[in-house]
Formats: sequence, structure tokens, C-alpha cells
Amino acid sequence: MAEERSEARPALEVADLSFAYDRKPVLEALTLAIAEGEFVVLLGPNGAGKTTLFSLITRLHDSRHGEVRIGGFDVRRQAVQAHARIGVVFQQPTLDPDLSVAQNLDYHGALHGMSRREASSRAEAQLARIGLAEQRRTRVRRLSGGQRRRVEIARGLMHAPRLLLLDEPTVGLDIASRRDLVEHAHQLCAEEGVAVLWATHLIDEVRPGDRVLVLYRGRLLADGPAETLSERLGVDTLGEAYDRLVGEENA
Ligand SMILES: Nc1ncnc2c1ncn2[C@@H]1O[C@H](COP(=O)(O)OP(=O)(O)OP(=O)(O)O)[C@@H](O)[C@H]1O
Repeated sequence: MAEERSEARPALEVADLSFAYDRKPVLEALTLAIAEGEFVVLLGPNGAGKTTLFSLITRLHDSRHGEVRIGGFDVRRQAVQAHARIGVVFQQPTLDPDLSVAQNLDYHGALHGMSRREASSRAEAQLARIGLAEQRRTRVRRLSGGQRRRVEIARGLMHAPRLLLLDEPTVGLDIASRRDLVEHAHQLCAEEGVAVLWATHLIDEVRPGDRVLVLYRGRLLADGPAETLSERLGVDTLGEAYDRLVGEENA
């Protein structure tokens, strides 16, 4: 059965995926796979196509050129099963600032068909994990930027997805909060086995050992551990490797 089959499949599979806005190509023949529990950085400058890729994975946009599967489920033909396995933290904050932390999470649970009791017990567990259990009745507008981002991640995990997409989640955060959030996402992978795809244009968010996908002008220029990329290109740092890759593209 399809449900059983999904467990053995990668959390995300993208095959030969292309997309254009009004005939302007934005993604070109992307192919990649992410295993359960893997943390992967999608690194690329503004306009590289990161948000567009997320939009295709979540089906905000549709493409007939290529295929996207979540846990083995095709996002076009098996949309319900695929969507149940994706959590998303969008670039722009989407919590309701006038609702409490718990209300925001409960609402998300209801949208995913959870009973009130189930949603509230999931919310409690998520808030305990991010150290915000005591703020459950606090209105979101009273939280710091870093706390809000953590609540967004907690909300994205309410329905226990196997893949979490984070689109530039540290925008607007100070250095310490950014570092905390990166650490938090790594913990999720290690402790809960969630696959994380972390989109950013900030090289300093890549940690040693992270797998990095370099996306530039809609094409994947590299895919591998940060160290391997710099070694392969004969340079000392990921920053230099990135400049070299993008420079060659522009030459
Ligand atoms: N709705 C749209 N209509 C037309 N072009 C678009 C649209 N959205 C994005 N683009 C273009 O597609 C390209 C990729 O944009 P995208 O937002 O996916 O990049 P990104 O890597 O997420 O960058 P950013 O970090 O700035 O969001 C850019 O050239 C952008 O101008």
C-alpha cells in the first residue's frame, strides 16, 4: 500500500523540476533528494529561486515539468498524503499577533483535522520543547522576534510532518537569536528525525558538516558537505567556494 511504502522513501525527492514565470525561466531541471532526519541548507542569493522551489513543493505554484514527492507521495497526484507530511515556515511571519501562542497552534491543528484535545496536547509538547510553555497564553505580539520564529516552527510541526521547509527564517533576528534558531533546527533533525530544508543567503548559517545545495539563477551549482565543496574547488572556506561557483557562472 502507498501508506506503507512511504516510510522507506526519502523525505523529499525533486526530479527534473523546471518552472517559469511568464516564460521567464526561474528553475531549471532541479534534481535532489533529502533523507529523513537530514539537515540541508539551500544557499543562494536573492532571486536564486529558493522561494519558488518552496512554492512548487507546497503547490502554491504548479509545474508540469518534473516531479516532487514527499515521503514517496507525488504532490500533484497524491496531494493530501504529501501535504500531511510537510511543515512550512514562510519568509514572512504568518502568526496572528492578536491571538495567544496556544490559539495560533490550536488553529493550525484544527486546519489539519485534529480534535481539540489532540491539538492541545501536541501544542503543549511543542511549547515545552521550545521552552515557551509558560507563554502559552501570551499574545504573540508580546513575544520577541526569536520567540515568534520558534512558535512558527512549533506550529509547522504540529501535524508531525516528516519534512520542514524554512524560507529565510532568521530574517530580522539578531546574531544570538539566529544562532539559537540554527541550533534548534539541527536538534529537530537529530531528535525527531524530521528532514529540514533551510533556505538562506547567509553563508554564516552553514555549520561544519551541513550538506549545502548552492542554487544560483535557478540552477543547482553544487550539492555536498560544506568542507567538500571548498576542497573540491581548492579554496579554504565555503565563502570562497561560493564566490568561485557564482563567479564561474557569471564569466
Ligand atoms: N510572482 C512572480 N512573478 C514573476 N517573477 C517572479 C515572481 N516571483 C519571483 N519571481 C522572480 O523569480 C526569480 C526567483 O525568485 P525567488 O523569490 O524564488 O528567489 P529567492 O531565491 O527566494 O530570493 P529572495 O531571497 O529574494 O526571496 C527572481 O528573478 C524573481 O524576480
